[in-house]
Amino acid sequence: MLQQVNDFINKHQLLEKNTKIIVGVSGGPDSLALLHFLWNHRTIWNVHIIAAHVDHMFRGKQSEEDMNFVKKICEAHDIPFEGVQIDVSSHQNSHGVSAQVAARECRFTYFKQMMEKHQAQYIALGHHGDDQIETILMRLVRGSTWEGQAGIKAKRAFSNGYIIRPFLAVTKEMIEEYCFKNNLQPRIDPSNEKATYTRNRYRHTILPFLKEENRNVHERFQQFSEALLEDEKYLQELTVDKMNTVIRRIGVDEINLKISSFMNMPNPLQRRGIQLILNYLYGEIPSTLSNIHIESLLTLLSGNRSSGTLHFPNHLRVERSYDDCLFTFHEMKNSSFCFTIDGPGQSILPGGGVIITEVWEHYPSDKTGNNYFIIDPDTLSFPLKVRNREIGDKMTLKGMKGRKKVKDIFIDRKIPMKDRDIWPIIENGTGDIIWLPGLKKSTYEATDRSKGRYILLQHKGNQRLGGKVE
Ligand SMILES: Nc1ncnc2c1ncn2[C@@H]1O[C@H](COP(=O)(O)OP(=O)(O)OP(=O)(O)O)[C@@H](O)[C@H]1O
Repeated sequence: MLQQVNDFINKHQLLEKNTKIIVGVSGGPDSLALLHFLWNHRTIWNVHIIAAHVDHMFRGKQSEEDMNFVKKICEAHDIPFEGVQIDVSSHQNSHGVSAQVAARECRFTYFKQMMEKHQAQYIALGHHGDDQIETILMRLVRGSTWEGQAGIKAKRAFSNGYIIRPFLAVTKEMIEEYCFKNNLQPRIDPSNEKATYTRNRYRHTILPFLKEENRNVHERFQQFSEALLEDEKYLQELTVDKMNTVIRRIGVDEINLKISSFMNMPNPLQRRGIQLILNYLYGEIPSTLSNIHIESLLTLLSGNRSSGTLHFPNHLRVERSYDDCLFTFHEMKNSSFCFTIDGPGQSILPGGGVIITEVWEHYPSDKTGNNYFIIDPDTLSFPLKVRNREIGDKMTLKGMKGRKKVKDIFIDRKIPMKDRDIWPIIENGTGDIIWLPGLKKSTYEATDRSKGRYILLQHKGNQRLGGKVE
């Protein structure tokens, strides 16, 4: 294993001599082995190693013990240690993301802080070849960008340096053997054992099959990933050249696109071109940006309508006017909005969320919670109005007597001011508020479950697919 990792580090120029590396150590086998490996090579490469651990506070005492475990190992070997406890659950609640995404976001913020604090060039993570296989397969199945389908990158820019993953060259089995040989006794995260997460389903069903076909299948996937990234890099270069002829940058937060010239570009470059604009404007693409946004944008650009506006996450607006398409973060003079839902389909919301409208032939009994609203078409019909708040808005809440002020609901749920102005409010034809997506339902939701037809509204706000992301 040592040879494979060394070769991989050299081939990808993962490390430079005389640098500092923060190692993300969870206390599990992969990162503990990585810490051990890098620590033992520190004099050869002349690098400084600092171990960093994040206690996500998911498992109370147990996760605190993980932190103490890593700390003790570091103390025993004189390895500089940094640790932090972060209340990930409250980050999850305030950002409306899955627990895993919240944990990752908190972890990466901390890694960034540590890199800045120590002026480190690298953060090393313990992802390995099996993680790579799972990631690529999951992204193929779920759908992802071309670059996303290349899986986990061995080296990518991050903060003031790079994220590096030297263990992509080896398998989990090799790491376990390494731990055993070096008498490392990692802590095992019980959630890794549950086959409930998508990744674990791949791990337990598909991986054994692939490994039986080819025990070095991880090398094939790694090669595939590298080839794809190489092709992608070339296509990206072509895209940049072409895009420079069809866009005009107006400051750092606005870009204008000449639609007819853009539509003359080959399809593979068009998609990448859109991605390029979004990367440029966002810096980091928000997790709430989905394929639906990209598809809607392509429809706006290729359609016959000479004007139209789309609202993307984090207040990015896309406005078509004849042959020009403006991407801008500048505030609209009047930030109010109002549009209708006339039937099944998807409506993009200001702020980047989506309302999906579907017709069901039976009562969708598993669609519970405030992100769903079920309509009995006999009592409530299209069009529905989607608008932002107005002074004095009130609604009759499901299961409660009297009417409640929308303003008080926002306050109770600690919705930030900036979000209140763009929070969607769904109204029926007679001007009653029927639903505050993600927050509250009114008494207008269908109660009779015996009908043969229902309309289901689904709100996808700041949500994102779960599963391990690197
Ligand atoms: N709580 C944490 N603190 C510091 N680094 C972490 C933490 N969790 C994960 N990492 C880093 O991210 C890598 C990937 O995380 P993930 O949870 O996917 O790991 P894993 O496959 O369970 O690995 P490990 O065996 O190291 O726990 C880890 O190998 C480690 O380098």
